[in-house]
Amino acid sequence: MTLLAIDIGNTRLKWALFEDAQPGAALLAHGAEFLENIDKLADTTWAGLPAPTAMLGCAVATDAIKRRVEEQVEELWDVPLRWVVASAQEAGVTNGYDHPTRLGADRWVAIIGAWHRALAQGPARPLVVVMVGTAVTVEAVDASGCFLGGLILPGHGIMLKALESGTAGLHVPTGEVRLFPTNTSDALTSGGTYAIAGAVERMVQHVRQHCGAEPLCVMTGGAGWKMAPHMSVHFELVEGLIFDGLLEIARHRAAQLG
Ligand SMILES: Nc1ncnc2c1ncn2[C@@H]1O[C@H](COP(=O)(O)OP(=O)(O)O)[C@@H](O)[C@H]1O
Ligand SMILES: CC(C)(COP(=O)(O)O)[C@@H](O)C(=O)NCCC(=O)O
Ligand SMILES: [K+]
Repeated sequence: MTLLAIDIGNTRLKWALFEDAQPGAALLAHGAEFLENIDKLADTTWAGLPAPTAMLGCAVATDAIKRRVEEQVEELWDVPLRWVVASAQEAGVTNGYDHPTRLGADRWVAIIGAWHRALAQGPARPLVVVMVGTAVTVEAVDASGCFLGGLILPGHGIMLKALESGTAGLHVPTGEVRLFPTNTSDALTSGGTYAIAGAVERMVQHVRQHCGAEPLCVMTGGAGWKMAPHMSVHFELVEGLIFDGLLEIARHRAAQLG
């Protein structure tokens, strides 16, 4: 059985077709589209795919965007597209959010993916899960698989836009990340990058103190590669963490059904 996994963020839709609905399944095809281009999927990239057996997604964009994706898949295949919503507990992870269902589905899925990735490496340990997309999220998970809470901060693009719109003198091209920036472009680019790196460093500190153990830090998201050279903590960069999480959820749900 094949699984089409879909991740709709605030900037891009990412999708991946797997040979099986199991972690570690072979990747048959994958792609990413900016949200303004998603209406073409049924006529272009997706038109060439074999009909998937199942579809599982997570979405944090507007309901209108979600609906447009549903229309695309309905046009091509007679298979229900199920959306993951954060819950109190799933696939071995418990959700410490005040209102568990209000946690972004992408954050929940990434946490589940990271938790199982860590378990596959050895004994359970605390985690810090970093997602660098439109926004940046930095999640804390303890060694029992309980999501303790997380930070949300603006991503690179939103930070720059906010500074541009709130000031008179910050309309400049993108710069380089520098330890001691000596022009406006570099100052802005470095400020954003170190704001994110600093937030991760603090969360690692919080988790280390709270859990009394060194957390594994896992980073993902479209702009993860931009952050990688500038991090102050040790981390693993995992491109498909959301897809890993969706595969874990698919496996656990299938097991529950018996
Ligand atoms: N080739 C690329 N295409 C799209 N976004 C990219 C690319 N390289 C880096 N980015 C950055 O990644 C961010 C989008 O990441 P993504 O994980 O798709 O976000 P989201 O899940 O919020 O839609 C953009 O804000 C941009 O800063
Ligand atoms: C924090 C987010 C905006 C991140 O979105 P992204 O950068 O992945 O597009 C998204 O997970 C979201 O809308 N969350 C709901 C609020 C919450 O998690 O508390
Ligand atoms: K995302």
